Amino acid sequence: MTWTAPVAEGKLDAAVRVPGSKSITNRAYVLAALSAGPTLVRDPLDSRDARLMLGALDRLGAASEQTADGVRVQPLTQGEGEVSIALGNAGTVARFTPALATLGSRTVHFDGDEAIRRRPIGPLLGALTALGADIADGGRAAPPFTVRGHGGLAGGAVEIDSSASSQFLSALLLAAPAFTEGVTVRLTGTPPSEPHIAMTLDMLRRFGAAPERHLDEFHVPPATLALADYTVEPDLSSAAPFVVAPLLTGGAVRVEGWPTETTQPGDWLRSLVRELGAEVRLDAAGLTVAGTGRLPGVTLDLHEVGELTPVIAALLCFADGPSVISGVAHLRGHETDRLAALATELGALGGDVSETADGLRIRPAPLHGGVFHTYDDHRLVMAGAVLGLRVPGIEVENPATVGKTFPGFVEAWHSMLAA
Ligand SMILES: O=C(O)C1=C[C@@H](OP(=O)(O)O)[C@@H](O)[C@H](O)C1
Ligand SMILES: C=C(OP(=O)(O)O)C(=O)O
Repeated sequence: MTWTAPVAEGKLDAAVRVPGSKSITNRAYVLAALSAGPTLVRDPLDSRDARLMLGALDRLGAASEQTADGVRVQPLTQGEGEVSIALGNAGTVARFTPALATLGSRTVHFDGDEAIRRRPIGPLLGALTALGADIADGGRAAPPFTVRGHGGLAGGAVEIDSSASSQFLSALLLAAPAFTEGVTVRLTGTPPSEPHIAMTLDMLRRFGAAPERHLDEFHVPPATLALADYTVEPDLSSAAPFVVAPLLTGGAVRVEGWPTETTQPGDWLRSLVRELGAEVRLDAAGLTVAGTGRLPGVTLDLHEVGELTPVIAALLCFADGPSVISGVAHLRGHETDRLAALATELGALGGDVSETADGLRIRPAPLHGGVFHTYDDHRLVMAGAVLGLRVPGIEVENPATVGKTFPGFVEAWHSMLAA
């Protein structure tokens, strides 16, 4: 099944809403399950990754129910016997839930899509093992693996190389308050996605933990977590294609509910589009971006905001000068090898895009229609939509895979163009 990405017939003038943040929703669910009492998570994302997280927590004894206002999550239980957790291709589920399995008394098998079996997890399993976890196949570089819970974990001091994914570090920090001695983590490599680490620390504090950071060392003392009510922000990374759209079409798009303060990496889009010549206004109505339809080439280090790369790479195919994206070697271990996928797919449509050791080089070249393969990667669907604004006949393969984080994306995209 393919979707013909619609061409913009004129300047845009639209207001859009995007669903809740995947990263915040899945952290809120984890912290809720670690809390002493139930937590109501308001405005959560409802998508494949969020459902996989609720499914995983359910296997670990943390029941949840949909209410009129959101999702209420109960605390984890000890349990016993064997359970299996389905990871799909969700990095947050694969990295955040193994530490939770050490707290109960179940044997927990973890496995998921073919793609997650290629995504790195070795340093995290190694660190958990060093902290006392019993992990069969603990030396494995990727799922599947099995955690045997023995009713809790001592915790303590550990080193980790989190350069392949910031989620390894976030996983240790999120579970740390539940370990008898808490955790002291020292980093031996520089993690990407620094805003996601700040998000982890911020949300731990909101749930009552007291994490501390000194450069590359983190300390989280044991704590009893509790938060009755938590409201999730809109997903600013899912907003990316809408934010950049007016730069290609002219006119303006407003993303409603854009937070004035946030740890989300997508907030950086405000300074990016301003640098690219757009007018940007953030007020109570949301974030409004007005573009001219013209775009300069640019040199960008996306190490801190790697998940925005597919949409930004699609955008820069229309720049009137060359662009370089660097700092994102770790994208080879994302949903797919995103650097290879982007170079191949943009190239197949006429783009002049080549891979570098840690990013992409993009030179101006006229694009033409054709099939845009998406490799089961939600953000490639979003990238294909951006290309379609200017290029007739972009056939986006398997658009439903966008449901990993944004099930209503195609409808929202058509509404933006119809407004
Ligand atoms: O902690 C999180 O919620 C995330 C961290 C980042 O992972 P990496 O550091 O592996 O890129 C990001 O790309 C991913 O989409 C979500
Ligand atoms: C890298 C991503 O997802 P995950 O949470 O599966 O790591 C992403 O959403 O771009």
